Amino acid sequence: MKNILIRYGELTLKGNNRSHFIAKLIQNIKFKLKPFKENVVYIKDNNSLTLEVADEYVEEVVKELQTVFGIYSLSIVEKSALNFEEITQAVLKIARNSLKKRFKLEVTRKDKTFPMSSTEIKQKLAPIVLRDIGDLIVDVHNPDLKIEIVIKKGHVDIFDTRVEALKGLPVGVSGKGLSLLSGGIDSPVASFLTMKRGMQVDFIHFMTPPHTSPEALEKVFKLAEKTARFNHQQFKLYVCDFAMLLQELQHMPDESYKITIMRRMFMRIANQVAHKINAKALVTGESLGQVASQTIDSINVINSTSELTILRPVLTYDKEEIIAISKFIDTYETSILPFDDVCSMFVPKQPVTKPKHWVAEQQEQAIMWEEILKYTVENLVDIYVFKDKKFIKEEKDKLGIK
Ligand SMILES: Nc1ncnc2c1ncn2[C@@H]1O[C@H](COP(=O)(O)OP(=O)(O)OP(=O)(O)O)[C@@H](O)[C@H]1O
Repeated sequence: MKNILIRYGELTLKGNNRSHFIAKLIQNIKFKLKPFKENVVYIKDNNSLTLEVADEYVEEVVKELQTVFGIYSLSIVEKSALNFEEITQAVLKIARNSLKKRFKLEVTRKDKTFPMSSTEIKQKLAPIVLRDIGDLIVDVHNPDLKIEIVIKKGHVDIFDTRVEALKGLPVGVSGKGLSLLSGGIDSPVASFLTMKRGMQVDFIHFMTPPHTSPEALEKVFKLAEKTARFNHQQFKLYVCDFAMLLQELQHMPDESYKITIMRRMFMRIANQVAHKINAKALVTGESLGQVASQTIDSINVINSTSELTILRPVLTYDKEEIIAISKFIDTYETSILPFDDVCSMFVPKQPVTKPKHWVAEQQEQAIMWEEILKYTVENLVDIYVFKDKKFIKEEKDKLGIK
């Protein structure tokens, strides 16, 4: 058995919400570690959580924990009772197992009733370690082996590494959002960043068969699955057949408004779905100025169709920054697969970069969108729930739309 110490980080600052946040985090960790259920024991402490894990699963468990928001850092720790002899044995065990040579001891006394001061512990312990392991030297300025001793109420934690984790807040503490997931690079990253602040995310995708291929849809399923590794519990993907509406958009007098109006329709549909599933915000991967349809004027004209707040977490990011995150969350290679999305296929030759509200409304008045949108929401949204590592299609009336 090994002990994995989980530090909560930012959670410790959250006053009254603290216990709720910690309970959510532990629930999310338990969900994530379900496959290891028989081999993990949970031990709660004031500011941290320790998992007792069977040796052979430690590596996999650490990897899983690194996908859970709300965890600040992790350490594999030796636990000792509150006495110098046991602390010494634990320190020696770590030092003997290490190949590193320049060492330093660091002592934190969270329990001030421990009879020795930090300096006393270090002064007494260092010579014992040096005597035991011949080629070790003390290097307090540039150590490659830093052994930390944290004296807590009831026990002592001893460890030599802190593994960085995702930080952020436990998914679920900020409610639920509905993320507009295209097949591109940006929207999975936007979904990930939304989850980082504790918002659970469901996804909606707009397809236009036969113009978009089954492979393009397959890609969206893959992206939802990969992004949702950071989500909590089950999530759903709503797939909306936008083809009828798209056909109607072809009748708009001003072609340059096509993308703007398409986005306005996306928002109207997403708002209705969000309302049914109790999502409190929409999420998009729009980035300011990245393409013609993502100017501030365009964003304003799109916003006015949405009752819900539209979160745009990558709005201020450069493309390189977005790509770096998409590589980190392992969606990049899927996003760049060459299957076209509805937007990229129907981009007008000269999309308007400074659309006006009144023109957008005039364009919409020239077509019969309201009835078609109602029909689309009621009949053309398929619901997929991700359960036991696969997508299962749900009955439509579960959404309560019909
Ligand atoms: N077919 C679609 N289904 C769902 N959402 C979409 C679709 N197309 C676009 N969106 C949403 O609108 C945002 C902007 O789309 P656009 O095609 O302009 O952007 P992008 O910068 O290439 O983003 P992405 O890389 O996410 O496709 C997307 O990030 C996504 O949130």
